[in-house]
Amino acid sequence: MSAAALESETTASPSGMTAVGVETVGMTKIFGPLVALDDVSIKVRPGTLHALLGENGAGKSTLVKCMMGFYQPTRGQLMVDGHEVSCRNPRDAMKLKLGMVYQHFTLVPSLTAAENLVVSRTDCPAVIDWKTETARLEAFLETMPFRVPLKTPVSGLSAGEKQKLEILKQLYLDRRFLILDEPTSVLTPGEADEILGMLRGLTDAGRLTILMISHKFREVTAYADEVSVLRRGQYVGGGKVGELSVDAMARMMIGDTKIRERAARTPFTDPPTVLELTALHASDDEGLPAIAAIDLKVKAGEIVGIAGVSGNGQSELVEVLSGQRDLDDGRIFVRGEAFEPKREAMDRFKVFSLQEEPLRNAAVPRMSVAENMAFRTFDKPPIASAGGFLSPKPMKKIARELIARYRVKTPSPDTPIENLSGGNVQRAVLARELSGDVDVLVVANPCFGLDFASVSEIRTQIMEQRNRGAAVLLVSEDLDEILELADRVAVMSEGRITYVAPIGETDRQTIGHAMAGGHH
Ligand SMILES: Nc1ncnc2c1ncn2[C@@H]1O[C@H](COP(=O)(O)OP(=O)(O)OP(=O)(O)O)[C@@H](O)[C@H]1O
Repeated sequence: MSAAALESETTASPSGMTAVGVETVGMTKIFGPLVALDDVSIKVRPGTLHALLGENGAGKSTLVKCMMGFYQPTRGQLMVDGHEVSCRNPRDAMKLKLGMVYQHFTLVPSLTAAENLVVSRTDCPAVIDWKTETARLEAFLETMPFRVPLKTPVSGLSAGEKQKLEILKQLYLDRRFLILDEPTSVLTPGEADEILGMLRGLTDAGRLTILMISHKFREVTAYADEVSVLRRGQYVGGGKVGELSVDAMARMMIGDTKIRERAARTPFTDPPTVLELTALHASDDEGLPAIAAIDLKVKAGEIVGIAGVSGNGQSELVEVLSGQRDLDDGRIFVRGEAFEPKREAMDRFKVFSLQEEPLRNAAVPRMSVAENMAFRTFDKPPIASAGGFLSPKPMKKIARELIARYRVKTPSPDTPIENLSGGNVQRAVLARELSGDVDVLVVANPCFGLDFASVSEIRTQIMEQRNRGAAVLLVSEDLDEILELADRVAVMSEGRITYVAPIGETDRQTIGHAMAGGHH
């Protein structure tokens, strides 16, 4: 059936149920030698919240991209409300009332919420009559279970408000089936519960169907009706959430892969200070103060967790320490010696850092996995040959070892790193940064977007570096991660460190209070 014919049929649904049901039948996608999706059939019933689970690289994004017309499946069909449809591009998906909310926000920061909604319409007039449009928007919001401030520029909204606006936008565009890619990854636990509760309200009311990619079992068990699990491109099981234990879902995801025991924390007596930050000041991209008067010491064998609501100077601090942002004032010392974060000094002082969004910030997308893994070492033997050229054989040998040790899923070391799934890019870059002899390790949200087995593996690796005596600065928006790994916590608020405490002498409420600006 054509998208247009089905469009009129779904709008005319007489039952009051406006949600759309979607099914994939034998969906298969082959990239060169790799079968990324192998004969996957899943059924998302109208008016349900359906979770899609799977390890990094299992094929979740490939499946939803095939459903949304971003990819043409090699084989297989898409069914909408029981009819076979052809969805050749995102525009077809739109006509079928299928929409998608991405992990990273797609709103225009300088426009207000209202402007973002209106300009997102395909029938947006060239000259906008704001009076009429605002009245229409208000009427639309009346029918919604939640609101966002319409007149504030999006840059001034919190992460939770932005996520709500992304969802509102889809509903405003009359989407009846929404794919959400890890919708709560940038939200606080409170915001996550609020948004999932509200989505569940919309599905229960029959207004919307949701397919949600998630790595969080807690959210799946609390909010999803049904679940489908993918492993290595295949459908391996699923069913009603109420009839499946977390253990059963985890086993479906990883098969018989063994998860390593978490490393225990080695105690140190009177360790020396390794990293010292004194009165650091730096500005953001607009030249406004981003971090101010940061004083902090990190000892050998210590993990200091930097907690805070995102946007309080954490990313600028990591950029400063990685040599990607200039200091306006202040000094950094490593083992008592002045340290300037340039490549040569980072090598000499054994300082390693991992920023967020590694594909953008820490990798060259078109270069191979092996080349990307060799970045830190390409000018040293055995990779550098006598003539100064990269020597492919040792480079690939080292890459193969790292790929095996860090379980990076890639068809080969020669695959461009941009073809890997998000979680596997993260692992490849971490493998590079963690494989050296590390004195100082700076990591920002290292487990963002990783499946539970990888989270466990990466946290173990970070703990092992600490136990070997590295000073670790762990910037994380995930308070559970900080509570699990850190020896001390420091809270950043408005560019300053406003609260510091040993982890055993504080708790979630106190840290949360400081994150909200309670300690000065
Ligand atoms: N454009 C592409 N070209 C080649 N291979 C690709 C491409 N896109 C994805 N793949 C491969 O397909 C497989 C499935 O990747 P996909 O992104 O669907 O996984 P995922 O389950 O969404 O993982 P994650 O949780 O890490 O996002 C991976 O092995 C990936 O490397």
